[in-house]
Amino acid sequence: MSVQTGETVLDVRGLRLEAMADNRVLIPNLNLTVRRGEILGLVGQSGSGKTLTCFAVGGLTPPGVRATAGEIHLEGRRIDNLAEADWRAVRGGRIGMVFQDPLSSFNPVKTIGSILIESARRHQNLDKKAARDLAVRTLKAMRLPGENASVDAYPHMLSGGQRQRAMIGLALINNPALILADEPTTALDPTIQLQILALLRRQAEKAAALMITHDIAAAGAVCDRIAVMLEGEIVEEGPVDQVLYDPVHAFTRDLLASAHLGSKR
Ligand SMILES: Nc1ncnc2c1ncn2[C@@H]1O[C@H](COP(=O)(O)OP(=O)(O)OP(=O)(O)O)[C@@H](O)[C@H]1O
Repeated sequence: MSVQTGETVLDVRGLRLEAMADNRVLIPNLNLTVRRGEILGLVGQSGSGKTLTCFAVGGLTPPGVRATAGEIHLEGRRIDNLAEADWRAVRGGRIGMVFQDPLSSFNPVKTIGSILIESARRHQNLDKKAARDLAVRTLKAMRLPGENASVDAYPHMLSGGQRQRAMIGLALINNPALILADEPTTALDPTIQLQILALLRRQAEKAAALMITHDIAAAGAVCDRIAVMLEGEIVEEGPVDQVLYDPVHAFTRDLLASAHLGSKR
């Protein structure tokens, strides 16, 4: 199904997640939408449920956690009840994922290019040559160095920022409808963080993005809307300016104060 500009790409309705061991409710009732061209920042303290939300959307709910209510729709199609085989077509295809630590996410014995090529071949049914050309073009767009944009480099040969750009390339190579980014800049130094956020911002014009961060300042720099999570619930949500400069929830004000971004009022 083709997506028009501004169309809802991700729609999470009434998602409830529980710990299986003790039936503890981790996420009671989560509702969120992300439209094409939009980045929604999910912010909150450690343990507030950001990563669980992101993993559930990506079909990677961890062992020991189960969804007991709700639905997740991607491009108008229900995805939370897909079989694992169908998930493999969605993940890496319609959903691209960027994690915090690209060194542990990339297989160290494979070149960056071979990882991208494998993904492009699987999801787009390309032959080797076409997939390699696409990998080089994608890595070039991510500004990876060298004539072939580091396609033959191993992960350890790149800097942290370059590896993260390569991972964004991997997330994007199949033109996903949705980018899930979980703390994509936390492991990087501040100047590199801005480059990576700018890159994500550019790419999000073609897709919708959900960016998880504990850093409300980073969310303010790159997102269109911010949702603030506290103990598994979204306690405040709105356009960036409203959340940063006119927050209604005391917890949001605390987050802003600890990031030295006190509201204007
Ligand atoms: N596999 C699991 N089994 C049981 N409980 C879990 C599991 N994974 C996470 N939890 C619990 O779910 C809650 C939310 O965790 P989550 O990792 O989503 O938080 P977070 O906001 O992403 O934090 P961080 O910023 O530290 O990653 C926590 O109370 C955590 O202990």
